[in-house]
Amino acid sequence: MAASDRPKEACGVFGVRDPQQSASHLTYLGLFTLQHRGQESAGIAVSDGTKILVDKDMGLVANIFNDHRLQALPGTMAIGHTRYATTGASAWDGAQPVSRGADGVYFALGHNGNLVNTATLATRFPTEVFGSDSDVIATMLADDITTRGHGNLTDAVTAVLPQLQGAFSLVVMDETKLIGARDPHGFRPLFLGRLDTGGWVLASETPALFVVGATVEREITPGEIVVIDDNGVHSHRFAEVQPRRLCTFEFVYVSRPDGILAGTSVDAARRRAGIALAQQAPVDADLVVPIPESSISGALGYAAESGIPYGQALIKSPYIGRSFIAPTQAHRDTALRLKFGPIVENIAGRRLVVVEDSLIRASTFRRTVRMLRDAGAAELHLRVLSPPYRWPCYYGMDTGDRSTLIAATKTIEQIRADLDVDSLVYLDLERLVEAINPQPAGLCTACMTGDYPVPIPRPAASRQP
Ligand SMILES: O=P(O)(O)OC[C@H]1O[C@H](OP(=O)(O)OP(=O)(O)O)[C@H](O)[C@@H]1O
Ligand SMILES: NC(=O)CC[C@H](N)C(=O)O
Ligand code: SF4
Repeated sequence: MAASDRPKEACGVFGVRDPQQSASHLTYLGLFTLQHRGQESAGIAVSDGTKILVDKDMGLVANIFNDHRLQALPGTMAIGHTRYATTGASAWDGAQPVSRGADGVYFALGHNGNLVNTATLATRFPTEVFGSDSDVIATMLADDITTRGHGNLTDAVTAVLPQLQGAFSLVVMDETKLIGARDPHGFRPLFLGRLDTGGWVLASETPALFVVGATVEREITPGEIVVIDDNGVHSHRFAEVQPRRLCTFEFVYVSRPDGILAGTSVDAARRRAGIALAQQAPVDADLVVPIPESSISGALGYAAESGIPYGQALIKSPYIGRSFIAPTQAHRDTALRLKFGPIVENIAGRRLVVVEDSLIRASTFRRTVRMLRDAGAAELHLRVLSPPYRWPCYYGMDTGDRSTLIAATKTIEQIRADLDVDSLVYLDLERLVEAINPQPAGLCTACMTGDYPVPIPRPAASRQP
C-alpha cells in the first residue's frame, strides 16, 4: 500500500535520565515500543554530562540501530523520536531529534504534534531553511538563548512555548537536564515514569514506560513544563490550562491498545465503542470480523454485545507494520496480498459484520472488500468505530487534504455504494465520546465536526513550514 494512501500516525517521543543505565539502550527499547507512531525516520540524542551526540536516520528503529551503534552513544541521559512528517518532507533533514548550539548551550529536541502558526513563526528567520515545524521551535529556542543572553535552556523553553499555537508534546535536553512539555490543550499524550534506580522517563505512551521497567508517575499536564535534573523533577507552567482537547483518534487508532490514556485503558475504550456500535447498528449476520489490527478490540466488543460469534477473515502479516511503500498499482495489489491473507473458510457463503476503526480515504477498505468478495462473502455489513472523518487534522495526524477524505465529499449512502457493501453505519460521536470517557474530560473532535479548538490560519493548510 502506498504510504500516501493511509493516515499517518503522530510521532513518538521518549526521554530518559537514569544515572545507572545506558540511556541510548533504554531509548532504543522505548522507541521500538513507539514504532507504530512513526515509521519514516527515528533518532536518539544522548548526553554523557558534558556533550550531546545525535544519531538519526530514515527507516525503522530496529533497522537503524544495533548494539554497535548504541555503544557509540554513551551517556546516562537521552531523548528519542519516531517520525511521521506532518510538515516539511519525509527526509533526513526532517528526522528528529533536531539539535542546535547557541551561546555555549547545546540542546536536542523531539516533537510530537503539529503547529498551526509555523509559517508566521518562520518569517522571523528569513534566511533559514526549515525541515519541519519542530525545526522552527529549535531555532526559536536557540534565538532566545542568544538574544536574551541568559544561557539557560529552561528559560528559553518557558519563553518560547507560549508563542507556539497548535499541538506539541516535547522532549528537550541539554548536557545536564531533561525537559518535557505539553501544549495547553494536551492534544498529544506525554507521560512521566519513575525507575526504581532513581531515574525518570518521559514517553508518548505507557507501554514505552513499562518496557524499560518504569512505573507511571503521571501524565504531564497541558501547559506544564517538567525539568528533570540531579535534584529530581521540577514542575512549572508556561500557560494556563485550556479546555482539554486530547486527540480522539489516539483512542480510535493511534495509540497501542495495551496502554492507559487519560485514565482509561485504550483496549477497554475500543471495546466499549464496539458495544455501543452493536447497540446503535445491530444486524443479522453469521460472524463479526475486524480489519486488523486497530479494530480488533472494537470487533470483540461488537461480537460480545450482539451475540454474533467473533472470527477472523483477514490475517495481517506481523512483518508489514503500518506502512508499506509501493510505487505502482500492481505493486499495491501485491502489497495488499502481502498485508492481508484471507481465511476463505470463514468468508465463503457467510454474512459478515466487518468492523473497521476508521475510514479516512477508505483506501484500505476499498481493497479489502474486493478480497472478501473474491473469497465468496454472502453479505458485507461495514460498521465503523468512529464518526465520518470529514475535516483534515492540523494537530499531528497527517490525513491529507479535504478532497481526499471520503466522507467530506460523499453521503453515507454514496460511500456504501462506492465501497460495495450491503450496509454501512458509523458510530455516533456522542456514543464514541461516552465510550472513551477520558478523565479529566475533554477531547478534540475537529476532524469529525469541523470545530477546531485552535483556529487554523490559512498557511497551516500547506505542508511547507
Ligand atoms: O481509510 P484509510 O485511509 O485506508 O485509513 C484507515 C485505515 O488505516 C488504518 O489501518 P493501518 O493498516 O494503518 O493500521 P492498523 O493495522 O493499526 O489498523 C486504519 O486502521 C484503517 O484500517
Ligand atoms: N507526526 C508528528 O508528530 C510530526 C512532528 C513534526 N510536526 C514533524 O513533522 O516532524
Ligand atoms: S483533528 Fe482529529 S485526528 Fe486531529 S487531533 Fe483532533 S481528533 Fe485527533
